[in-house]
Amino acid sequence: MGRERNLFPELSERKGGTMSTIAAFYSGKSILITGATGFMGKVLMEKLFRTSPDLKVIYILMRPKAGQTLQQRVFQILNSKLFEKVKEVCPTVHDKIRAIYADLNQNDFAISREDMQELLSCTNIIFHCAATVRFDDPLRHAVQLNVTATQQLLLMASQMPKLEAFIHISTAFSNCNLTHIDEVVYPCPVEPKKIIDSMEWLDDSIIDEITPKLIGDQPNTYTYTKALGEMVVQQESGNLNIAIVRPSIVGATWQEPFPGWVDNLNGPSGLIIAAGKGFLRAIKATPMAVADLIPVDTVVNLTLAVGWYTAVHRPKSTLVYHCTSGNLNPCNWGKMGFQVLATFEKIPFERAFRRPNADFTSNNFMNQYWNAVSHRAPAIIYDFYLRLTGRKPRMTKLMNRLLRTTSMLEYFINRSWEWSTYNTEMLMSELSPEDQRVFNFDVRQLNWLEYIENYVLGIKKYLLKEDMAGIPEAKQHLKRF
Ligand SMILES: CCCCCCCCCCCCCCCCCCCCCCCCCC(=O)SCCNC(=O)CCNC(=O)[C@H](O)C(C)(C)COP(=O)(O)OP(=O)(O)OC[C@H]1O[C@@H](n2cnc3c(N)ncnc32)[C@H](O)[C@@H]1OP(=O)(O)O
Ligand SMILES: NC(=O)C1=CN([C@@H]2O[C@H](COP(=O)(O)OP(=O)(O)OC[C@H]3O[C@@H](n4cnc5c(N)ncnc54)[C@H](OP(=O)(O)O)[C@@H]3O)[C@@H](O)[C@H]2O)C=CC1
Repeated sequence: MGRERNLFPELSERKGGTMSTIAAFYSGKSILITGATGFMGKVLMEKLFRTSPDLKVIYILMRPKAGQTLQQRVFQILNSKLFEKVKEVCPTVHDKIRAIYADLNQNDFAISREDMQELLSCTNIIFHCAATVRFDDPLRHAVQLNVTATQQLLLMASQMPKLEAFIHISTAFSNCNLTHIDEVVYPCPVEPKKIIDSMEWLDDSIIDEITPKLIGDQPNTYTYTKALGEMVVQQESGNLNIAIVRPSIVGATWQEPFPGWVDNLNGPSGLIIAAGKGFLRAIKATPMAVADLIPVDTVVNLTLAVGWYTAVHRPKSTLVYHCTSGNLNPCNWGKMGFQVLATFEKIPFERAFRRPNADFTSNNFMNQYWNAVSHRAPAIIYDFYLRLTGRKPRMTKLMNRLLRTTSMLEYFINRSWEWSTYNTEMLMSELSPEDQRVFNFDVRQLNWLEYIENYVLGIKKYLLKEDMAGIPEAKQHLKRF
């Protein structure tokens, strides 16, 4: 512990002699994170280590993946650019991560007896981030991860004598069938317990058949099961100190540890790539609808503040916190699309298929027209050219997949929602000025134009791994179209 140094005092603990109360709170704590290998989980771990380098341990429940062992996965995360600052601030970071084998799809998460014993006796705080975020997951799988696993984790939590807070990450869209959403858990028509039970004995074909009826006016199995997950949290909270954080569409980092970091294609990131590479040139979107994007570091700052507040102030009921941008600093899809295109002019992606363009239409007929003219026809022509030159055609297949993806996201880019943020604003007012700075989640300070530019740049650097030195050539390439 003695080796930890604070090389970034401006970012973490001290300024003008005042300590960050939140950073101090996590010192010496044993923290359990699910979903630590995911987009949000990594940023959460990074911030915890950077601001509270003398925390005791972070237990991460994880599974081997893509031929990598747990240790290899942890090694890869810690050696990524995201963790560069952490390794300076907390040189013992490797020793402070305890990767625990766990598969949240299994009974008792398949955790070994010894590991379970340690988790039960030592854990102080739980951040439950793991979920399936796919919109098209079969109901059985989505229920298993987003509902049953949450229930099992709560059961584990109830056996932890040292537990101070359980923070459940949900989504602002768990009630997207409503237009005005308050910071409360809304009841679902069918009890989560009944759904969990029925998944045990119904076979897959029947589940597929009844899925549309069960999800009702929810757009997909993801939002439906996240709503069920919240209900489970509320019903099974017992004597636990629980809070629910509901972020909207989580995007690249705004400021910390550096702007523009992103590592998956979810939300707008995949579409920005498709547009920048010239594949996606039109989309069914309502330009005036609010684009409720929220940077991942803002979500993490709020989550850590909620962890502290829940443990220290012990609110009597389960509080829900909306982590959204629309009511405090709105930006619409039209402005966002325009800024994304403006950034492509300055920082184009390499080897684009066509020149980036963006036709937003909320009209079904126009959308079909643009899909035929801007997407399917060029793909067919290109595949014809590939065939003529003795190569394997691939563009039509790629375009079909892309159009399937856009059709799944359409629901979210053609409507606006209003989320109340009383609890989030209350929490902000409870923070000391130092905490408001170190754990900033005041989205009013966000400059959208700057954020979107950094987002596009981040996609180019961290997702596409393109070199900035290639920009002149990429510009030349676009001029040819
Ligand atoms: C005027 C018009 C101009 C137009 C031009 C515009 C220009 C200007 C630019 C525009 C900027 C502004 C507009 C942006 C709008 C953003 C809307 C965001 C709404 C999000 C709302 C979120 C609300 C809820 C938030 C939450 O609470 S939760 C988090 C959100 N959850 C998700 O976002 C999961 C979604 N995804 C899936 O549900 C699955 O991905 C699935 C899609 C089923 C495919 O499924 P499948 O076909 O099976 O395939 P995959 O294996 O998944 O992928 C297969 C292949 O497609 C790739 N690919 C995966 N994804 C995406 C993706 N997105 N976009 C693109 N590609 C993707 C993957 O890399 C793989 O490529 P490959 O490896 O083959 O090369
Ligand atoms: N991204 C977004 O736009 C939004 C996300 N959210 C919520 O935030 C949370 C985090 O999302 P995000 O980080 O984006 O999601 P990711 O898909 O990036 O991460 C999901 C995490 O869950 C883990 N996980 C999935 N299945 C299992 C399993 N069977 N056993 C163990 N671990 C598993 C994954 O592990 P592995 O690496 O092994 O796959 C990964 O660490 C989720 O609860 C999501 O609902 C809410 C609003 C918006």
